[in-house]
Order: sequence, then structure tokens, then C-alpha cells
Amino acid sequence: MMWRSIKSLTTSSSSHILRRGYASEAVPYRKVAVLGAAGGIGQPLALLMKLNPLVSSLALYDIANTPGVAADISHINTRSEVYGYSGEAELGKALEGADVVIIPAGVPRKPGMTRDDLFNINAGIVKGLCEAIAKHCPHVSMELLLEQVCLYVRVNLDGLVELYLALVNMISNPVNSTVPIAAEIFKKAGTYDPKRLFGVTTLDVVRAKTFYAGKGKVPVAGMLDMWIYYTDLVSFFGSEVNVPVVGGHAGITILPLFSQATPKANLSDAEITALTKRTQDGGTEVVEAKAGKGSATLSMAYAGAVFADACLKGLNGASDVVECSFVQSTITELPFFASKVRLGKNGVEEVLGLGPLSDYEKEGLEKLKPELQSSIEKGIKFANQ
Ligand SMILES: NC(=O)c1ccc[n+]([C@@H]2O[C@H](COP(=O)([O-])OP(=O)(O)OC[C@H]3O[C@@H](n4cnc5c(N)ncnc54)[C@H](O)[C@@H]3O)[C@@H](O)[C@H]2O)c1
Ligand SMILES: O=C(O)C[C@H](O)C(=O)O
Repeated sequence: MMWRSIKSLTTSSSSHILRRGYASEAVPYRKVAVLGAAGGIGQPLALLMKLNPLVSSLALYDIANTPGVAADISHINTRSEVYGYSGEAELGKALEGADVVIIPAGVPRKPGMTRDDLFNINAGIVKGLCEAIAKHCPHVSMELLLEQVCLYVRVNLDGLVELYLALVNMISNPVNSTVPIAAEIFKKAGTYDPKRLFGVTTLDVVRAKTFYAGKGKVPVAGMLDMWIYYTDLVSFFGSEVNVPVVGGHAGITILPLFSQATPKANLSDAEITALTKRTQDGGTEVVEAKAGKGSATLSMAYAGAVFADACLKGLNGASDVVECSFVQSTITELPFFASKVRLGKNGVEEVLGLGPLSDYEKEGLEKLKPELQSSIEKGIKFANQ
């Protein structure tokens, strides 16, 4: 475990924490933990995070099978060091000092199931993991820290002052409920910071972009991105098409805003309706195609890696990073809502508004609210019972 001093934490986003000669001067030390790392999403996500040069240390945790995954991935000659942690007794070590914690732990759907059908199993898994996050890597704001300094700062065995902080990227379904569960667990532990909890809805955006580009006959990714991919992994993630997706992450709560898509494509109302439905049913399309062997894993790993990369860039001081995510929000009457979010050194720097909606999108927005509200309430109730 590599501990960080309070001095290094305060300077980490702008300069240099060098580790064993791997990092360049400009890249701060960053630890990413993946919980559920041996699973269908966890393995390819771990691979993509290993390719990300912003990652210094990669902690792979699962209830079983992580030693093999970690050994395998650790042989890849990229910057980060890889550690495998297996079983609950090792969870604390996996989490300690993490900057970003990604959670793809939990059971996936089978054909005929809704995401909410996963609630009974996944709610308990997420609750347990969030209790551990609250214990081992809670973030505290400077304000809270000054108020309650004794609670959150401790001196480690080497005499260094430690301050834990993490951005939590929740992938486990049903995201519309697991994010509120996490928020309640963190509140109970006194560590909740709404700027640091994210429901990962990037796969909806990824799908909307792909389907829109296909139908609108616009390039899905710039040639430059492809070229950079082969020459410089720093700029691996990126595409030309942009489509915001708002609401939540299940069925009609997924609301792609094709009226705001760029570049503009000439699509009829019927085509927009079909694209909206396909985006909302994208998860089910994969579940049915996999015919009982799980849900989206590879596209989700890509989406999870894109989102985690955005979080890391924000933490490192970039001020122009915008992604859609399901976060605590006041842009509608619902307490959590997915929309464009500007990321920065503190996680969420700004929850961006919805922008101008078409009549079709306004209708979709009103339709999704009752379902999203009830999924949020279900999560809150579960966490407090
Ligand atoms: N947010 C999204 O867009 C999105 C997309 C795809 C899948 N998902 C969800 O992600 C979850 C995982 O899907 P998958 O296909 O990787 O499933 P999977 O069954 O292949 O993998 C899940 C992994 O979680 C592990 N796990 C279970 N309990 C755990 C615990 N307490 N601590 C740590 N690890 C634990 C399992 O051992 C397994 O390795 C599902 O809930 C799925 O619905 C979300
Ligand atoms: O559909 C699922 O169950 C998995 C995931 O939420 C997805 O959108 O692919």
C-alpha cells in the first residue's frame, strides 16, 4: 500500500507524485479500484483501466478468482501496478487510498427479467460494498474536515497524515436504485458527498451515439481518434458524434435527446422514435442475444472505462470534461437524475441543465418521472430499513 501525505494530496492534482519511475512528471498518482473485477464487465474493464496511462495503481477486487485476473493483467507493459484482492477480508486493502472506485459487482439479467428484478440480490451487494467504501475511503470536504478534524484524519504507521477520498462509479443494476442506496449508506456513515457519487449511464450515451451515427450516416468516431488510438493511448477515448442521454438507466427512464445530437443529421420523427426505443431497449437487445449468458459486458466495459477516464481527467484538473451521469440533482423535482455533468477536481463541478427539448422529449420526460421516482424511493427505503 502506498500512503500519501497530506502535503502530497494537496498538490496532487497539479503536479507530480512519482512512483517507482512509472509516472511522467505531469501525471499525478491515481489509484483505481474495481469491485467485481473477475466478472463479465470487471475483466475487460480492468484491462481497459490497465491501458489507461492516468492510472498508477489498479486494485482488482472480487469475492473469488481475482488472483488469476490480476496476474494476467499485470503482465501488460503499461504504467500502472496491479494488485488482486480476493474475499471480504481483503476488501479494505483494495479500497484504501483509492481515487476512483468502480462497482460492477452483482448479478446480471437473464431474458424476460427487468433490471428491477435484480434488486433483491444486488441491493445487498451494493450496500455491503458501500459500507466498506465509507469505512476505508470516504471523501471529506475541506469544510467538514476542518469542523471534524479528529474524525477524518489519522496518522498512519509511518507518521504520515492520511486523508481518504474516492469518486464512486456505480455500474451495478438497477442503477436507478443502487445509487440512492449508496447515498443513504454514505449519509449514515457521515461521509456522503453528492459530488462524488455517480451512476454510470455512459452505455446509454455510447448506444445512442452508435445508433444515431448509423441511422444519420454521420461518422461515429473521427479518423483522428482512430489514429491516436494506435499511436498514443492517452487519447484513446473519444468520438465525434454526441448525444446527451438524461433521466435514469432502465427502459423508458432512459431518455436520449436526439434533438441536441451533433453533428446534425436529417432524421424524420419516425426515425427519432425508433432510435429512442432502440436506445431504451439496448440492454434488453444484448440480454436476448446472449440468451441466458448475461447482459452487456464488453460495451459496458468500454463505457465504464470512458467514464472513469473522465473522472480521472477531472481529478487531475481538466475543466472541460463533460459526461452524462445519474447524480444527485435539482434540475427536475427528482432527487437523482442523469444529465450532463461537468467533472473536475471535486468530482461533480456542475450539473448542467436539460437544454431545449423537443415536444417528443418533453413528453418522454414527464412519462419517465413516476417510474424513476419509485425506483429511487425503493433504494432509499431499502438502505434505511
Ligand atoms: N450500468 C450499466 O449500464 C450496466 C451495464 C451492464 C451491466 N450492468 C450491471 O453490472 C452488474 C455486473 O454485470 P456482469 O455482467 O459483470 O455480471 P457477472 O456475474 O459476470 O459479474 C459480476 C461479478 O460480481 C462479483 N460479485 C458478486 N458479489 C460481489 C461482492 N459482494 N463483492 C465483489 N464482487 C462481487 C461476482 O463474483 C462476479 O465476478 C450487473 O448488475 C449488471 O446488471 C450495468
Ligand atoms: O440491460 C441490462 O440488464 C444491463 C445494462 O443495464 C445494459 O443497459 O446493458
